[in-house]
Amino acid sequence: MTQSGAQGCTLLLAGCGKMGGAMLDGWLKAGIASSVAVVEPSGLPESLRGNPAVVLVSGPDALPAGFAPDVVVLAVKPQVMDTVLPAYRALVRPGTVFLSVAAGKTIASFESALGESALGESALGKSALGEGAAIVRSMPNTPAAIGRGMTVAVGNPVVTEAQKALCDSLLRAVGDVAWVEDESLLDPVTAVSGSGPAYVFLMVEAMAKAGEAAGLPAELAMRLARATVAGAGELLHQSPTDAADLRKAVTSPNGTTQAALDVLMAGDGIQPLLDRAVAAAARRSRELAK
Ligand SMILES: NC(=O)C1=CN([C@@H]2O[C@H](COP(=O)(O)OP(=O)(O)OC[C@H]3O[C@@H](n4cnc5c(N)ncnc54)[C@H](OP(=O)(O)O)[C@@H]3O)[C@@H](O)[C@H]2O)C=CC1
Ligand SMILES: O=C(O)[C@@H]1CCC=N1
Repeated sequence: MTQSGAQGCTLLLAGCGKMGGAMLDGWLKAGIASSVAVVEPSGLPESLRGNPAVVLVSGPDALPAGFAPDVVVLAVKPQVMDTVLPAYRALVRPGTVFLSVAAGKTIASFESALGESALGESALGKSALGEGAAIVRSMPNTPAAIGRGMTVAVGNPVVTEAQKALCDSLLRAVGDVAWVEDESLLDPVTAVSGSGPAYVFLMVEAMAKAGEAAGLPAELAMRLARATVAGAGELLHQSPTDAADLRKAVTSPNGTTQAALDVLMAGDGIQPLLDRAVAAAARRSRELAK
């Protein structure tokens, strides 16, 4: 690995499904990793076959000779993580950081499965002595596939500044990144940005159905709903104006938007529904820890 960020780093990806595959797509597009080994029972996705930077391996014990990953990305389902991890213990060494994207799985559970650190204080010292695994728990989202992800991350004390910078460069290559100190925030983070794209896609489905009910042909209704959410998202992305003001800019006094918002915002509006949805997702994230 070069000293500046992730350019040229070696990666081992465990689980190349929807999230692992999306991030790897993003990393390859960004040219961020020079060499990637993938453990994926279903094989490499079509898009990665024949890519000279990517090799499919049957497990962490079958890496190409001399392949020592800078980063092991753990992107299997939370439900199988505990059975998958023991095979990765052999990769715990000072030069390797484990980057989990799994919902709910706590740093403590990774420390326990990969080998707990004996010392409690100096992160740099522990890593240098090779005691304990360097672990970053993160929660990305699938827009990472197009470089527009949002990831929140937290590291354990074994993670060195260089490893944090490496993970930051990887995550930043596929979108925005926020680091937090308090790991418990990862549950509500998962509920807002990890799962959030699904809420927006549901909104598109519902808008399209409502358009159909109002008389539009199905194909046109979906095209309008999709383009509207994508365009509004891009406007949010590019404009410094906050969401409430962007909404007000669409809303002419006594116009059509006002008529619709009077329905959507009647009483407490959609807020209680979203409160309940986000709380349910955060609760599920905490359950997945067990
Ligand atoms: N999807 C999303 O939007 C997000 C997901 N995540 C997290 O990402 C992780 C993966 O989720 P997602 O991508 O949706 O799920 P997927 O099922 O799409 O991906 C998981 C992949 O892991 C594979 N797998 C199973 N066992 C192993 C193993 N022993 N070694 C290596 N790979 C294995 C699965 O293969 P097979 O199907 O053959 O079993 C599957 O392809 C989860 O922990 C989830 O919480 C985080 C943020 C967002
Ligand atoms: O639904 C899930 O559990 C995963 C985590 C966040 C998004 N997808």
